[in-house]
Amino acid sequence: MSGLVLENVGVRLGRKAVVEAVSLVVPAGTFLAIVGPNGVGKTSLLKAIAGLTRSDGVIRLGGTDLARLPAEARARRLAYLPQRAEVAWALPVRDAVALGRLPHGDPFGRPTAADAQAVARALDRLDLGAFADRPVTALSGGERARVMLARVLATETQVILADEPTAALDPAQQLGVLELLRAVGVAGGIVVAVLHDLTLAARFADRIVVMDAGRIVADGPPATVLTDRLLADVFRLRCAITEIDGRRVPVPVGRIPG
Ligand SMILES: Nc1ncnc2c1ncn2[C@@H]1O[C@H](COP(=O)(O)OP(=O)(O)OP(=O)(O)O)[C@@H](O)[C@H]1O
Repeated sequence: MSGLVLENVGVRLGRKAVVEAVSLVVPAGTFLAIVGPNGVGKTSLLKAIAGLTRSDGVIRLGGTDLARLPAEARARRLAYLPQRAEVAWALPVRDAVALGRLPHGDPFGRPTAADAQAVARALDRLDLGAFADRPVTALSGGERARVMLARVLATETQVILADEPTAALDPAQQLGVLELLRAVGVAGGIVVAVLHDLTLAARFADRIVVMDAGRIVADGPPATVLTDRLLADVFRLRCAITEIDGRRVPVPVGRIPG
């Protein structure tokens, strides 16, 4: 199958099992949001899929066991956007985005026409054209976050793994980035994004996986997964339900002690 398949994936950090027995089938054309309280293993799971942390179990993409792929081949298939991604030196924005093309690199490091096109497309999709020649270090936190996402898009992988891609963004930019990630799914890609904003997750994702204590406790379309009961039990939240674009969307209104 052309999708992403996880079978019994587990991650141990030190002595602690932070991800346990996670199995998932994510077909091509899916925007999947992983949600859950702090510290339940969301980042660890994403890093396991990206091959950045040692894990048990099997992870396949398009039938290929990712553990058997060399790092560059894997990087051409999956792009990972870490939490608080940064470029620490004063690279111009265009060059920072072009770093996303490294996995496609010609051995002599010469950018190809395809590289230039991919970079231009990514700059355009994140509305960064006006910043292209500015050093990344001279941008605001939210602007830099968009550059990091543009770098991931420029790689043009089938899979995008994004850890809190909207955390640093103003509300309008958050909507822009989520529309973009949804578009990646609609175009046949796979997006797996860790999101803390349940309202946005319910509004944009095709499917929501809820994690608690290292395990998946719910998985399905947002309206079926984010029930009052689950929001109370897992998130200790009371939510109002509103409807946006025909979707049932929770809005947190209070904490449930305990
Ligand atoms: N290097 C480490 N060694 C041991 N335990 C760790 C290490 N890094 C993280 N942990 C623990 O692993 C668990 C899972 O962490 P992880 O970052 O995957 O959670 P998360 O769900 O992404 O959290 P958040 O929502 O706060 O980003 C947490 O309990 C954390 O304290």
